[in-house]
Amino acid sequence: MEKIEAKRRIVLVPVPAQGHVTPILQLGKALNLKGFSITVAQGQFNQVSSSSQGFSGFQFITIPGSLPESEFERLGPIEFLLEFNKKSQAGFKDCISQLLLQQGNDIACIIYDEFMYFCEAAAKEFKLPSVIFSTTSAANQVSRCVLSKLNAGKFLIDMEDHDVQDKVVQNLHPLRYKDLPTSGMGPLDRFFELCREVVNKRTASTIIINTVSCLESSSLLWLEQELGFPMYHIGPLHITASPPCSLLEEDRSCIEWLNKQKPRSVLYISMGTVGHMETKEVLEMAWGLCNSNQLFLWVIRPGPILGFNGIESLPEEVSKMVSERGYFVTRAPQIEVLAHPSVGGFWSHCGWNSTLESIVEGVPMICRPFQGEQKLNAMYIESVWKIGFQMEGEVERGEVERAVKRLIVDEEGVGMRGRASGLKEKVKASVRSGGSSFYALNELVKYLKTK
Ligand SMILES: O=c1ccn([C@@H]2O[C@H](COP(=O)(O)OP(=O)(O)O[C@H]3O[C@H](CO)[C@@H](O)[C@H](O)[C@H]3O)[C@@H](O)[C@H]2O)c(=O)[nH]1
Repeated sequence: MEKIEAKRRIVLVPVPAQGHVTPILQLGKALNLKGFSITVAQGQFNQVSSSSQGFSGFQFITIPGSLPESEFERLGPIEFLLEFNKKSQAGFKDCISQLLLQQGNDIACIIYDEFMYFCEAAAKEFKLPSVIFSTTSAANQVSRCVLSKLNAGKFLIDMEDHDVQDKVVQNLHPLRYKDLPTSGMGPLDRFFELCREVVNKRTASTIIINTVSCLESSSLLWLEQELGFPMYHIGPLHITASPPCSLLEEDRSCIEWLNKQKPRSVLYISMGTVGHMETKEVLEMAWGLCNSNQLFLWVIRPGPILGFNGIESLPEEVSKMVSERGYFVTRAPQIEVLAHPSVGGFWSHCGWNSTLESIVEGVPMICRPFQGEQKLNAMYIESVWKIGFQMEGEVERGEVERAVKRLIVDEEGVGMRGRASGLKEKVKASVRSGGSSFYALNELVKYLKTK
């Protein structure tokens, strides 16, 4: 462990959602291993506590006045985030003022998730350095910069023209207008407003991003030119520092099931932690999977968000048929599953964490994005890295059967797996001594020590 004279404290502020909490805590762990003390200021739900394995030395505090989970369900993600920022500002200032008293003013920096921009008011008031942390790809940052300059009404009209949809955004090859992550985000004017808030860096001095330069060098270059300062691309954080921080209990029985299967014979299916699927789609998937005759491990989260109440609500004939070839869990230890030799492919919604986790294990993908930047990630998987393909349109059993065979059985899948293995080696090299992410993390530590 690298020593610094006094353990200076870093305050981390995550978005209260698994896909955001996981990487910011991994960042916390990486900085803790470099000698910093960590305080995590959280909203009222999806909280991690110091009793969680791997975080015993961390301090966890709750931001008073932030919105409860029921408001997420009521408002939807965009309005929730806009409102969360308004409601949390005063409570966060109180937290920081108390921390400064407790810590004898020894706070090196506030590092906040890019969506938690309310933190800037406290940083400014108490003259503390602040740094933004991005849990998504550099290509998504680029897209947001583009969207923040557009007018929502005009964009909608322009996008009715197919030529505009297919047009490459100026100087931003391969990004086309239709790749800009706008789908499933609710009314566009409100989403564009959120983009403008997120793109506005206020007094933050730099950005840390959970990506790797070998995956997205041109987007990173473009961003650094646009922002006028270098960024710290230190990903994938789950290999740099990977404490378990699942907000839900994982079902490890699936590993025993995987142990009994042949190498690369199983398709792992998981739609992340916020995806939305209708019962009809789940049924078509189930039929298609059975007809493909391939094995699968399927994460099905029960609950109203899915609009589907778990495997018990499948008709008996279907559930009997799928249980012969498949294994179901409500939560898998995903990183371990992807690393398992029996796993031959990943059917994913293409959240950025899942995308990185799959690349690191060299697992090719069937992409079924739901919303926002997942579509952009899927475009990179299919067209830039060529390690998977998208399943577009309605989910239909014939299409599902073809897609599964294409990935697990056909020569085309073998090619994708080969390219995924190549990418895996490059990405893993980036976090080893001499690699780009290894270097960036050390530079970040040096930078934070000067604060
Ligand atoms: O059974 C499961 C299911 C998920 N996970 C983990 O949960 C995380 C899921 O993250 P991600 O793949 O990014 O999906 P979301 O939770 O949907 O992520 C949200 O946050 C991401 C990062 O900002 C965005 O890229 C997504 O679009 C957004 O939906 C990953 O680390 C998975 O390993 C498990 O461990 N077990």
